[in-house]
Amino acid sequence: MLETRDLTIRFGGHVAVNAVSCSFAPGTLTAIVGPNGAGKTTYFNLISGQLKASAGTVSLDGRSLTGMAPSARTRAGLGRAFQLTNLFPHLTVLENVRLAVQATRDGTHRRGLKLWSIWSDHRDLVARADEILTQVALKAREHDAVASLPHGDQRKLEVALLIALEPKVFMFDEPTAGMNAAEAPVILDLIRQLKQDRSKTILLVEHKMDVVRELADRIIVLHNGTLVADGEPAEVIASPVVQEAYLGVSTKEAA
Ligand SMILES: Nc1ncnc2c1ncn2[C@@H]1O[C@H](COP(=O)(O)OP(=O)(O)OP(=O)(O)O)[C@@H](O)[C@H]1O
Repeated sequence: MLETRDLTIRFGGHVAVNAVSCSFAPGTLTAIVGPNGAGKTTYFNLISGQLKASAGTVSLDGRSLTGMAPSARTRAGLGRAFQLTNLFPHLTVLENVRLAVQATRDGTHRRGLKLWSIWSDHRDLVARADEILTQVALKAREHDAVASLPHGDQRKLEVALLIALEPKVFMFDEPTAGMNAAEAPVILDLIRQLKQDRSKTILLVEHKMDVVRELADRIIVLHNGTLVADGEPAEVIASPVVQEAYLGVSTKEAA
């Protein structure tokens, strides 16, 4: 269970996230919605550790993550899909995914300097990387340099890297932003697949209400940094606070 308690951040006099307390259970996809500037990305940044909270706590399975660096939170099981800034752009797609698989297994699978075990580890890593590339429909691109990938394939690779890390929690911030009509369904399919694994917790920041309606088991609404609604999608979407605070500003997307 991922939990935030009174999570708060102030920028100068502005409270961007205001005492948000919420729990996210395994087997649940929660969509976080709200108008532009509501604090959704900032809330994500506080959970993943990109921003330091002014007050409040974050914990995963009872273990406090508050104060931990983002990398330590990743090791603890928080996985966030990021733009490809932390990739090796001149290595191939396969090599990048293999390195992510290796990073996850290092420490648990280290078996000393035995040539056979190094070789068989390498074979296992490549096999797992291969499996993930098939899952995200990137197998055809495995030998391409990451820097040469079109935008949609880069976003798929982000998901591939996330899967390689085997997190307990998957965090997606507008995963289909900037994608064309052919690319977006691939990412949404991947999220649907991840949902099948009932041990995973999925958080999704998403503006497109049709996507939210289809994927979310639960919706929470942020408005001016405050949690203003939380519940079943149909109920939350129909609530006056959402109609007014959110759908009112993006009726086109909600239609
Ligand atoms: N580093 C920062 N310094 C100062 N203010 C910030 C910073 N990051 C975010 N903010 C402010 O915090 C508020 C919340 O921003 P945030 O990006 O989290 O909103 P959002 O709900 O994700 O919006 P959008 O839907 O447009 O992505 C905004 O008023 C924003 O200007």
